[in-house]
Amino acid sequence: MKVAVIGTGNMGTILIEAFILSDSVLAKNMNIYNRTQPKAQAIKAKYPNIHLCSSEIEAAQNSELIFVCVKPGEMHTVLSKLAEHLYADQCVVSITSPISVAQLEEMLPCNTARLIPSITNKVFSGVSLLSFGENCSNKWREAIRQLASNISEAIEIDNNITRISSDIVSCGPAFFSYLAQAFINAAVEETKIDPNTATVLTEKMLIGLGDLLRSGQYTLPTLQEKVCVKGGITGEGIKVFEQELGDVFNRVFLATHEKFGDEITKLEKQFEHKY
Ligand SMILES: NC(=O)c1ccc[n+]([C@@H]2O[C@H](COP(=O)([O-])OP(=O)(O)OC[C@H]3O[C@@H](n4cnc5c(N)ncnc54)[C@H](OP(=O)(O)O)[C@@H]3O)[C@@H](O)[C@H]2O)c1
Repeated sequence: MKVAVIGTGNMGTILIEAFILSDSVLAKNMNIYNRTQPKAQAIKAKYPNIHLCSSEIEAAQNSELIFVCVKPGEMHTVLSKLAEHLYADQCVVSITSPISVAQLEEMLPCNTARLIPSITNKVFSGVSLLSFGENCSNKWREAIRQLASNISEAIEIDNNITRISSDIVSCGPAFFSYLAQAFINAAVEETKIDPNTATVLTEKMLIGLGDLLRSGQYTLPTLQEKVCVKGGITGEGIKVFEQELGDVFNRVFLATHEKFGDEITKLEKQFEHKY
């Protein structure tokens, strides 16, 4: 199967490399295009067999499966250019959350899907969120599920939980890295530990936590219960969280959803369908 990636920024590059390194797609079967060429040329330098295309249309016309990995505001322009060159058996996959599969379907004469990736897919881990257009064939649903499963845990979601699911799987790594950094900064401020040691210990603790969860021996609640011995030191720390954390995460999700709502309103002016 020939696969196109249009837009080789952060996420386009992660998908290209994850597909090649997981042996899901051979480099020689990939057609890539980026608006400004240096980013795509750098990928070609790393994977010489990859085909560097000179337009979105060339990439799409030479592929069966086409990933469009541009920012939401650029999606309508790219899809409009592609629409008249696509045929019914092809499949276009968008990776952006504020455009629904119904909106993709309204514009394109082919199969459509959405795959929202996460930076964790770079190491074939974490989740990718799937949604399929109503008219997407079973053949394409299966192929995309398989491809997504090669680089992640592929989970299908309803459109009405798109933002919160993306907050958790795609923004989550940034949110938890931010919290971990605040944890490290406080350790350095309040004790004699130096920043480097605090960082190394924290990173190794997070890797261990991930491995424990991966092993299936613990869930988040059972793990807390195990470490948090009654009357012990961890419990004193947890008490501070209980008193101080308040509704901070509620406000985080309200903020992301407000921004998402603004983006949807802006994008709905370009598409005929509502989100
Ligand atoms: N970042 C994340 O963690 C994440 C997670 C899940 C989903 N997403 C979604 O992924 C999408 C891309 O995000 P990103 O972080 O990868 O952004 P990015 O790094 O800015 O990449 C977007 C790329 O699209 C290229 N582009 C723009 N218009 C184009 C066109 N007409 N034809 C070909 N290429 C074009 C840009 O090229 P130039 O070099 O010319 O600017 C840029 O390289 C967004 O829609 C975002 O919602 C991101």
